[in-house]
Amino acid sequence: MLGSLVLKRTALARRLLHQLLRSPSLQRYRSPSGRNVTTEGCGEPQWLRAAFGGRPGTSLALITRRGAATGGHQGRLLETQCLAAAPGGHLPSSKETLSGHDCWNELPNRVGMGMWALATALVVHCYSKTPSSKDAALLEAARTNNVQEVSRLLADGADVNARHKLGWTALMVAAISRNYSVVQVLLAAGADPNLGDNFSSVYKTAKEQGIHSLEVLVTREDDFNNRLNNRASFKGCTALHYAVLADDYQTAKELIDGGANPLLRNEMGHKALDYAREGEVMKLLRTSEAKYQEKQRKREAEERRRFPLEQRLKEHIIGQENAIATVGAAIRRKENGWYDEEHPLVFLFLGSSGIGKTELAKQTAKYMHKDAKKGFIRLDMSEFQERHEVAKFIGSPPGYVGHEEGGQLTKKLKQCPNAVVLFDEVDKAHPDVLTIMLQLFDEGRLTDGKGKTIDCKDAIFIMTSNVASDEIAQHALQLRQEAFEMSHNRIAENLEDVQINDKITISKNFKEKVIRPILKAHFRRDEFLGRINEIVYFLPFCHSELIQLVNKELNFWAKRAKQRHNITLLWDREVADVLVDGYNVHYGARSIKHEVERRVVNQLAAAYEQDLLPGGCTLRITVEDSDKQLLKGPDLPSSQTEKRSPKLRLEIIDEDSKTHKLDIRAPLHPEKA
Ligand SMILES: Nc1ncnc2c1ncn2[C@@H]1O[C@H](COP(=O)(O)OP(=O)(O)OP(=O)(O)O)[C@@H](O)[C@H]1O
Repeated sequence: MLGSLVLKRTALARRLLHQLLRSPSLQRYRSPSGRNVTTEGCGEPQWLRAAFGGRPGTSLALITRRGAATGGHQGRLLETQCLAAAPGGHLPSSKETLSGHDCWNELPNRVGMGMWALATALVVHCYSKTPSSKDAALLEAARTNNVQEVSRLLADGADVNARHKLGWTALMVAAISRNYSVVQVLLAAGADPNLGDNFSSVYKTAKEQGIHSLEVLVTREDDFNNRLNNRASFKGCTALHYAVLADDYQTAKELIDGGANPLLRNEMGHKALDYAREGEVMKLLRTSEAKYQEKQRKREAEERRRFPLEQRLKEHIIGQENAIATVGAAIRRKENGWYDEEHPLVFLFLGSSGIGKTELAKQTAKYMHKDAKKGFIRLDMSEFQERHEVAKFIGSPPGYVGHEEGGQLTKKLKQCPNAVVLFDEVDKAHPDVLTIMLQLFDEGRLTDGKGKTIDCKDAIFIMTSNVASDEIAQHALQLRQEAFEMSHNRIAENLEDVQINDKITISKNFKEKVIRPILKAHFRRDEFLGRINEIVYFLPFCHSELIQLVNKELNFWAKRAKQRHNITLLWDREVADVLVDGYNVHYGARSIKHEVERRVVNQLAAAYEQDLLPGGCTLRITVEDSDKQLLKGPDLPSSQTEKRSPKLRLEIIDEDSKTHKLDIRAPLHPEKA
């Protein structure tokens, strides 16, 4: 009777409980050196486990511990601890064993009749109350297998995917409680079977949410399930993980038929199958995993056909068409099984700074691994310039400092052996590090300091280097100049050829005669260069690409202005032409970012500080009228332009479309400085 009463917990009960948990006398009992009273079969005094204050000078908390039950074992009460203390925090250390009934009889004596009455009243109060909101009621109905109530609440507008404040959903509760009829109803109402639990372990969740761990423990056991190990982490577990933990074939099948992805892993990296016991649930998961993989493969192939990698990359990267095409083609070969399975893909990205090398590697990782952080590993090779730093790379051998920590590369590769790995500034690495990389590229595996081998034939390795960047930039500018002159001549005859200057390709001759010898002199080993599948060249930006970069940057600030200050930011076409002048071939796109910050964002900030920007206003960036004649033609090389750059100013556009120049006072006006 008491058990069933206690199950009906309410928000008020929780609040009372919370107060009790906060009582100063109780805080002292977190010490494990309290008096232990081991009990057997004393029923389920669930509310009592939470907390007790005692008679004056003595307090007592009763905590139950359950057996670990991650494999769907029947939960078993293992131990009940009574922790008692005398005033001043003295904790007696004697240990005694009471039977369940003795424990119940003994408790009122120990805690005082006042507290006993309060606790009993709390239970009765719990019984008379219902959950406070529809969503909470849905979670409770899912737990108690009340199919009718679940349907009623859903029809009444309860959110089928609502989460308990500690992180789980109704579908997860129903799954762990083996309530497959509720699972059916929830799925039919649109419950997402692939949501992961936000609850980690009792202690972590308590810390994250700033709640007492006892309250978390009680809530998890009462509102979710009391058979699970409260020390284990459940973050990312889906309803299917829980159905498998409960060893419930019917619920697992229901979830898989309802769209649950059996390949999803929780934060510990485990799939549902990893928790399955030998038997029909395991068989079900094995077959559904295979089917799901096949379906996923077909879906991804279809998606790739509809929205090719190159197109995705171009959404984020301006220009660098040859680089995008080279990487896109290599990845297409790999994805469609037209590649050498014994070796990983290895690229060397060459070109000057701020030109998109890292960005292309990042976007490739995003494409291959969606948004998974683990799918992109980045190592700055300038940190591995000394011989002894090899240990940092793959881990120190036994007996050496840092052996336990493992290596920066090996640790991350272990977590995701098919990651996209970026070795930034590879030319700075010590030759011994290069030797290890060669082994990695050659054999597709790596042995760490602990002697463990990591197989990474499916990884993609990208090295970047600024070696020969001046030669490449120089060559590209020369090609562009030639193309410009050619197209200029043709414009007179045929307007369709205007775009020709945007498309230049580094010649094979230049690669062989100029670049290869530089690389060879630098890396000093043919076999290292021989293992690179593709050397990818990144070229300086042409004028039209620079205009795109400027607009991208201005759009970024316009979005910020809207979000942060409700200001609409517009700009004239000539503004981009002016800002392009800030391009420095040695700093690439970074120089454009800085130019926009220096010439536009500084003015915006100064105007804002001088209170010249009313909320909700529209601003336009424009070129000073008197300076407009300084503007160059869009495709004219910078050598032929005037030295002084035209000034930019801000105008405010009022409601009747009239513009007023903003009078930003010096020295805060950057363009006046
Ligand atoms: N082609 C591009 N298109 C769009 N943005 C770019 C491009 N190139 C660089 N950027 C931007 O410039 C910044 C620097 O780019 P990135 O890190 O890719 O440079 P990098 O070529 O790797 O240079 P470094 O060798 O100095 O690291 C990033 O914010 C990136 O978004």
